[in-house]
Amino acid sequence: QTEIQWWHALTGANNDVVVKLSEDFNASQKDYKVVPVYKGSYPDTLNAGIAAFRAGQAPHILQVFEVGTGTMMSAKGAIKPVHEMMKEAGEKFDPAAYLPAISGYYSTAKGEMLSMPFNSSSMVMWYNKDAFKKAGLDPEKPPKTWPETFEAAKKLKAAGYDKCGVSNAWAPWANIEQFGAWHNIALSTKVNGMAGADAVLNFNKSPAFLKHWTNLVELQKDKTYDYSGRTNNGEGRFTSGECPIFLTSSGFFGNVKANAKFDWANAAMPYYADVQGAPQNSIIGGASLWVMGGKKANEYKGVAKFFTFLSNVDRQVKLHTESGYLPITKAAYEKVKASGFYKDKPYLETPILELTNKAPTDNSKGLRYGSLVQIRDIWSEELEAALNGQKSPQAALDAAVDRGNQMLRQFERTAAR
Ligand SMILES: O=P(O)(O)OC[C@H](O)CO
Repeated sequence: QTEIQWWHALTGANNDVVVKLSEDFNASQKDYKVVPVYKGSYPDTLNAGIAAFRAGQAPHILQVFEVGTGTMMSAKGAIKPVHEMMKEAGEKFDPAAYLPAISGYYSTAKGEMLSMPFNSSSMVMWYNKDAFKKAGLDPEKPPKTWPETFEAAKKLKAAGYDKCGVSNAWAPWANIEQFGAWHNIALSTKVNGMAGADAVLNFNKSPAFLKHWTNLVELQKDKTYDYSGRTNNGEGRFTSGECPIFLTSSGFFGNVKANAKFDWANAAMPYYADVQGAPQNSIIGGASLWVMGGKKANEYKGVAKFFTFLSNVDRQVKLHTESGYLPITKAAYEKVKASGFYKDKPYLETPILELTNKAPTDNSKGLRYGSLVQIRDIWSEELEAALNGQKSPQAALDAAVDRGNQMLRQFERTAAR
């Protein structure tokens, strides 16, 4: 039996899904054994994978969050392109079967899929319906715009939610990346990096960004908005009941279902109605599966068989309906829709409706920046400096862009070598 190592970053209910999928695959045949190993947060898992590759000990499959896509795509020898592996292994593989918002993110300009979509998400606004009732808000009419959201947060605060009216996980994902796409504002030149590594960040010039960051800074002062950190570590503030409005991944669903002791729902991300074209469409988050280079042919055959197993329609339907991650194939989405499932559980369709709200523009197709993991830390640092009152919102935006551009140029120089 050939062992296939799968390093991943999922915890709680989503970890259970990973373990179950591996067990089911292992029980379905005798030649290969998939061994899932939890390696910490998304950034930790990516770093562990890169370090292991350098030491000649990479796993076969590495789950990498969407933020690491630019870095992985440039790591030529370190990866085995998925389209190539599937072909060599003789596995049927049709890139057109996947939702375009997802396959496009992980494909080259020629349409070759480099990694395997797995747990794709988008960002949604989760809200506590019981808290809404307590604050005299209509739980069936969640706020649509940012001004409405801040008004609701003020009422929630007055009703006793005084530590946090509204918050979000993944600070840069919420307040830069999704914010740009949802408002049809470019983060940089070169189609947000998808049309070239020489992209130059420029979102500090956007009045909408300045308005949003200024609002967050103002509202942080009395905790109408309260910052919850750079990753998803702060998500527990929603399930505990502390923050009644919380923007984070649709893949938070399993956790909410298991842990929230109140009535809840979600809605689309808020927007500023005076920004032309808003809301545009959201972009994907979550992660894909990268196959590492330098493995034996029979090991790749096992990985290819496992990927075929994962793409199965019913398995995709299950993954989607249990985790809140997207159904990655068109067939799986159609099947869930036709079953009437979303009538009872509209919150699972929210991220798909956001992604497909309008045809993507150059500002809302996705992002592809090298070193984006490090750039996200810079962006978070600058937002934190503004929220702490150390910098004005404009100075923080300027520094986020300048320091981000330095990282991009550095990445470009190393990638060219
Ligand atoms: O919580 P996830 O897995 O949907 O990931 C959210 C963000 O995309 C991470 O970059």
